[in-house]
Amino acid sequence: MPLGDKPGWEKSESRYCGVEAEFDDDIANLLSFNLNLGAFDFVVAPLMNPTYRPSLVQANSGGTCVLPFAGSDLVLSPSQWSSHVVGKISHWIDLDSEDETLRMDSETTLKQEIAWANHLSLQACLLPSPKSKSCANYARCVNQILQGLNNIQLWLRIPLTKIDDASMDANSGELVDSWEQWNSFRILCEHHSQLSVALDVLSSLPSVHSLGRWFGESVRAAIISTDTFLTNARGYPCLSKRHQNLIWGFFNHSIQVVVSGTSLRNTAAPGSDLVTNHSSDNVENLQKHPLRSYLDYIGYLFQKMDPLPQQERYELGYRDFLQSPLQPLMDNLEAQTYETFEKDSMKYMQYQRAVSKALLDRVPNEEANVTTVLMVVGAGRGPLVRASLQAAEETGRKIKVYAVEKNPNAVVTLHSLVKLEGWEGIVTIISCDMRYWDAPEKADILVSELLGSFGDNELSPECLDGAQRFLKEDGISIPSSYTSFIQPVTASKLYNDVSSPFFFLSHTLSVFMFSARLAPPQSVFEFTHPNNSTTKSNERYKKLLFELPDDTGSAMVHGFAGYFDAVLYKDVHLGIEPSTATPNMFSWFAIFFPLRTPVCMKPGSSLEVHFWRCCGSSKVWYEWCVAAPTPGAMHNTNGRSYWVGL
Ligand SMILES: C[S@@+](CC[C@H](N)C(=O)[O-])C[C@H]1O[C@@H](n2cnc3c(N)ncnc32)[C@H](O)[C@@H]1O
Repeated sequence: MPLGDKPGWEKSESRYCGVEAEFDDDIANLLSFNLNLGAFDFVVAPLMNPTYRPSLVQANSGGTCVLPFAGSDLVLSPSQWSSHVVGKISHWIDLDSEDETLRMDSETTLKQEIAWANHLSLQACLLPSPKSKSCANYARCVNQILQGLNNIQLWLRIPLTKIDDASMDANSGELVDSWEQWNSFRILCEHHSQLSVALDVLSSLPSVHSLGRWFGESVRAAIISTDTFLTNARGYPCLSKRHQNLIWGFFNHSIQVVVSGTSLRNTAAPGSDLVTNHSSDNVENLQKHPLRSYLDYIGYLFQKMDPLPQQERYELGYRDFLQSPLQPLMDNLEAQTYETFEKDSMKYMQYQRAVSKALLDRVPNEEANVTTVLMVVGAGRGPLVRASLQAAEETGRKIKVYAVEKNPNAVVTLHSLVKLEGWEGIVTIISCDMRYWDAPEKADILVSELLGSFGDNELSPECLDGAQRFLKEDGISIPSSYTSFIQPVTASKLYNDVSSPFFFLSHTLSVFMFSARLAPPQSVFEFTHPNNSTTKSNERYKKLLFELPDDTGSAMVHGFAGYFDAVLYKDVHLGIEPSTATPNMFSWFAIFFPLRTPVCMKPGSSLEVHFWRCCGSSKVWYEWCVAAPTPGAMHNTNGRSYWVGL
């Protein structure tokens, strides 16, 4: 039973909770016990007897025949196997052991078990953690298996250890950051999309920054040991605040929770903690599964999560989709796109506030009957015209509006709006590209919204430079400036899913559900309007240095998330840069600048990044590269993958 359908949560957003079980040769009973009595959604269970060793079987049989190593596939229905069982690969396997027999047995067993899981159409198998820092043979073997696998996912079990007291490698005696172990393994497996992580959550947690790295990784499950739980005043299991936040993070990232271990408390029904064996005789004596109170607590945490705010509910439909960025200058936007913009009331409220302030500054009370010429350039279907008229009404100022729009289809709507809203005599519609319009008079205020996720990437600078001819010398531009920002991110799930990073280059990443932000954003390019600089060049170049917080450990950078912040007028701003983002605004998602080859950053190293804004006669584009810690290729040379047409 899913953890609960809550008002505010989409049905697809329900979360599932599994339980880790020991080997039982009666898997039908094991499943019924955990699903029916325990109310868990799935079981992570060994598929083979843990005492099985291929070498022993061969020795005992004279090396001629291989005895059955697992039960029959008929004991469960195909849908039970695929929906309710995750295969747990024998924990004893050690493919990098010095002991050759163990190593060979391990390889045979791993291949047999996964072939069996494949035969059963299981959705996933849990691979045991690598036994030592060096795991090349294990990875080689898994990589071989991955090449011939159907749809099954392989979850590599990785302990969520602190770096400072990270597990000591048994062979080398070195400290192992478990993220590095995962990183080596997935690199050896060529970032295969069917290889992901199952995190073992322990009672002590790494730092927030170190934990944050995992949210950019392809983590499918979080295994929470009963040892991790505390006991509340009433004797029930509960988790520390940090663990609670972590579980909410997992829920938010669609990571399934698995409870593991034995009941450590006297919280179940009388007699239940004596239960180590769940044969049907005992079932009758029990009212509760020994881990039921742990599941109830996980369900309670799910229920306690705040319902999604309206903005996030809207964003759900766009999570981790890659979309081509708009080309509003070169192309004509469609009605549906305008409609989406127009629902974003927060954006227009900010514009209305900015226009009100500008009108009050420009026209003192004693001159309130003087008419201000306001031009909305790139008027679309009119929302900024409406916001400007409302600002005039609110401030008691008189305005005359020109609505300039180059999309002939949107102009049709503008004309009908004039009639519908009674704007005749106040609003003049101009069907023209602002760069070429011969205006009959100059504007006091120029209002525009030509901003992309990265601020200038929809060519606002080029359009407004063209429109500046008809702005009075002392005229006001709303926005008055905008700045782009980038920050390095781990986005491994997306990187894996969209196997070609070249695909990234021409696409915007919607919502960053599966990314981890590794360092605070830094500003890249700024544009100011009116543009009074003497050079008037819109080309830009910026070198940036990012440092990872000390307690992060190593991390993989897959690219850069890009944002903008715009000053509309004085203190009224609009933007998506996370630390100052305008709340409840959904017109823009972050843009993603990928790296063809991800860069691994070691603790203490810094990331040197170079960004260029390049302008040609018919297009504008960005180029970028990483120069340190290791120099990488130049991206998007001459705008070959992503450019915006003038
Ligand atoms: C991002 S939309 C904003 C539309 C509307 N102002 C709103 O907020 O919903 C930008 C609009 O500017 C128009 N546009 C872009 N460049 C233009 C140009 N050079 N001249 C006139 N209109 C332009 C586009 O056709 C589009 O309708």
